Amino acid sequence: MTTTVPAGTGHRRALLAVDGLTVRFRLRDTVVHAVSDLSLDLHPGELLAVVGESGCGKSVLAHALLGLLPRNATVTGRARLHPTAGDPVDLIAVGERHLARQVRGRAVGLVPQSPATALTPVRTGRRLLAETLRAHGHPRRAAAGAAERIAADVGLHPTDLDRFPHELSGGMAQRLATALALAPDPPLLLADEPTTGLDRPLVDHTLDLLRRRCDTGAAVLLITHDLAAARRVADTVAVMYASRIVEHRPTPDLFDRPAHPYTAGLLDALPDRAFTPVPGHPPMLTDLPAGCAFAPRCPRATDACHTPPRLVADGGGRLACHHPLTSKAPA
Ligand SMILES: Nc1ncnc2c1ncn2[C@@H]1O[C@H](COP(=O)(O)OP(=O)(O)OP(=O)(O)O)[C@@H](O)[C@H]1O
Repeated sequence: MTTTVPAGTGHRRALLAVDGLTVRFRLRDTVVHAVSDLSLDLHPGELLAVVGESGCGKSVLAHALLGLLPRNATVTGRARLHPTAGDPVDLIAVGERHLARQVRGRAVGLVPQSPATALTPVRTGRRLLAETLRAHGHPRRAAAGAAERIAADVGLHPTDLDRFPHELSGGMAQRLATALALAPDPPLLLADEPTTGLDRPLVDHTLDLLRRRCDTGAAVLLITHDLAAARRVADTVAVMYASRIVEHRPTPDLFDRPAHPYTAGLLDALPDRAFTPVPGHPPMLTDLPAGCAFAPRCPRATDACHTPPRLVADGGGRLACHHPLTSKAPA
């Protein structure tokens, strides 16, 4: 199945085509439904923001694409990566050896959510960056200069590179992790909350850096809680709720005319809008309702919502809702 391409992203072949991705974690006496039947296409030059409340499955999505989930995870579905040269590869089926040699870092970069734990503790930032660059073909001499340039790009001072990860503040570690992911110049970057711990100017600086990657042909999947960040740089926004995408459309449409009541709720929570949180709490992913998972919190829910809504084409995007805000209020 090919997902609808939200208008504004062009109709070129997708760099990444995710189809029916499902992730379950087996625990001793229960199962966590972390990602459910998730489909999306990401095109060269596109910045897709994935937003949603904490625990809805955003990071698990990124980790599933890179084969980084623990052994209690079961992953099904497909995620085809179409490199510019060579045959497409299904990231879910391809196996650890290929992921380690050809994909992670090289074809798909990851800015991890917790850089402090992801950075090798016994090497300085300079050494980490130089090693990464050399592993991706930079000659030793050129690597030193390139490391300083990339560090400057993310807002690190050259002297910051001489520190070990434990000597860096959270924000500095975040920037170093971003620099390490950008260094091999991957055509696809998964950035999981890349602005955590940064002050506003550095947030904007990092977002603009990601945007520029897309403007030169890369694709970025930006995982963020920060809707203002998504609005600033994303071409399209996918809203996740309780393991599923519930709405996905071009950024201006999503912010100006949200169709899913949950999207509208997230927007109403913004300080420059109603500043009212979405009432209630998301369901446990171990105990999802049979129908629409948002129904218990939704002002428009009716009996129809006992049936799970399918994610279908809607305007220039995709929507999973029986009673969208763009239709008449249910009786
Ligand atoms: N190894 C694991 N075993 C069991 N459950 C897990 C595991 N890893 C993640 N989960 C669960 O999967 C769900 C999705 O987690 P995920 O980290 O993707 O959320 P998220 O949307 O990225 O949240 P946040 O924004 O807080 O990072 C959560 O309920 C989480 O507890």
